[in-house]
Amino acid sequence: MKILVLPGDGIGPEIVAQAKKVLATLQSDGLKIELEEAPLGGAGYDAHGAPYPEVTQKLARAADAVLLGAVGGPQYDKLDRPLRPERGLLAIRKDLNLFANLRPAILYPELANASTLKPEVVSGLDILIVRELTGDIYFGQPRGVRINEAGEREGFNTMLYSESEIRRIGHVAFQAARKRNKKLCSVDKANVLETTEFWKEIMIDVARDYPDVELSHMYVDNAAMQLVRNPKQFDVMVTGNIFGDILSDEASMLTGSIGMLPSASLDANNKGLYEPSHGSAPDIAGKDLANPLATILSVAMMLRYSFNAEETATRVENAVKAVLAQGLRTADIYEAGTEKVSCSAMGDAVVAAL
Ligand SMILES: NC(=O)c1ccc[n+]([C@@H]2O[C@H](COP(=O)([O-])OP(=O)(O)OC[C@H]3O[C@@H](n4cnc5c(N)ncnc54)[C@H](O)[C@@H]3O)[C@@H](O)[C@H]2O)c1
Ligand SMILES: CC(C)[C@H](C(=O)O)[C@@H](O)C(=O)O
Ligand SMILES: [Mg+2]
Repeated sequence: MKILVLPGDGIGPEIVAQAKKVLATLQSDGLKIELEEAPLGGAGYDAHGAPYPEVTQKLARAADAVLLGAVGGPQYDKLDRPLRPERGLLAIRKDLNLFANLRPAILYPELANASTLKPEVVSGLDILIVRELTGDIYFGQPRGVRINEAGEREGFNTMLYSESEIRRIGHVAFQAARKRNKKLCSVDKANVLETTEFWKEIMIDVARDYPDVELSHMYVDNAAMQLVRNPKQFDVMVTGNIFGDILSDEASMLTGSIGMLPSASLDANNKGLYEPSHGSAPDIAGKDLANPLATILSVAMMLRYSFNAEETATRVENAVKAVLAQGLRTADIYEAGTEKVSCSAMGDAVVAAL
């Protein structure tokens, strides 16, 4: 199995280095993998003048799975839009047709006090956000800044979903719900936006193939509120690209830190890109402070979805649980009575627990 590693920018190389230690351990235990590395995002721009350089494209298309750190940073914010790191991330998602983004928000019992919610509201939390990743206002045309009829400048984007795009993410979500607790909540803004009213109509139609799954609908503003009021009412949530981006960051805080939230972005054949849900955290980059667990848990998702190696995936997840049980915490999840460790020490501890 060929894995393409894209460290990216900011804390990306630091957290990916810990995930690579985990992969090296699994490799020495017999997992057949080959690693290659390439630049994406700001690193792509610095090395080749493009956020998704051709050399990265070639390797990404040939790989069985991709592991990404994060992209972006303030030094790139003044570049023309097409050259910015975030465009590299959107480009690789689109290029590899990674339309299904799975973001599980799980509260490990040891982190009950790190959550922003009261322990009794979040204990046992295990929800899965299924975010559509290659459509919506992120990709809809037209977009840009123009002069309107009144001679004033205006910015505009287009929220767009085709029926087939909604259907295929609907099937992914229903199938995930079927494997879990058979409850799916589709999040929309059908009271205002035609695109999402259409989304709701198609979800209801897809539901006819899954009579065993209970489908509910919620407006996104209410869903944002319900996630912090009573998150355990949800099991699987399915939503579009922009709402899923926002709701998954919100859900991450229920688990203690965005540094705990992994993700898998899959195509129709489970080829995937695996990355933590967070960004390049420029405020802590280069200081060995970042939490590498979301990235390591993304490796577990890679083993599960792209390599069909369920046992090895569970082994990695158990190693993460073990270091938490030992009381080791990076700064973002630290609390009195636990031991504060660096990013690299956390990686070493996971390897030791493996
Ligand atoms: N998938 C990605 O590559 C991705 C995702 C989100 C944002 N970004 C980019 O990252 C840059 C910074 O964005 P932002 O500040 O809005 O979001 P961010 O997720 O990078 O950081 C938000 C906050 O969370 C903290 N944080 C994030 N990851 C952490 C970790 N692993 N351990 C400890 N703390 C962590 C940061 O220190 C910061 O305080 C921007 O350029 C943005 O476009 C990239
Ligand atoms: C960096 C950005 C393009 C990206 C997104 O909006 O999808 C990020 O926020 C994420 O959640 O992966
Ligand atoms: Mg995001």
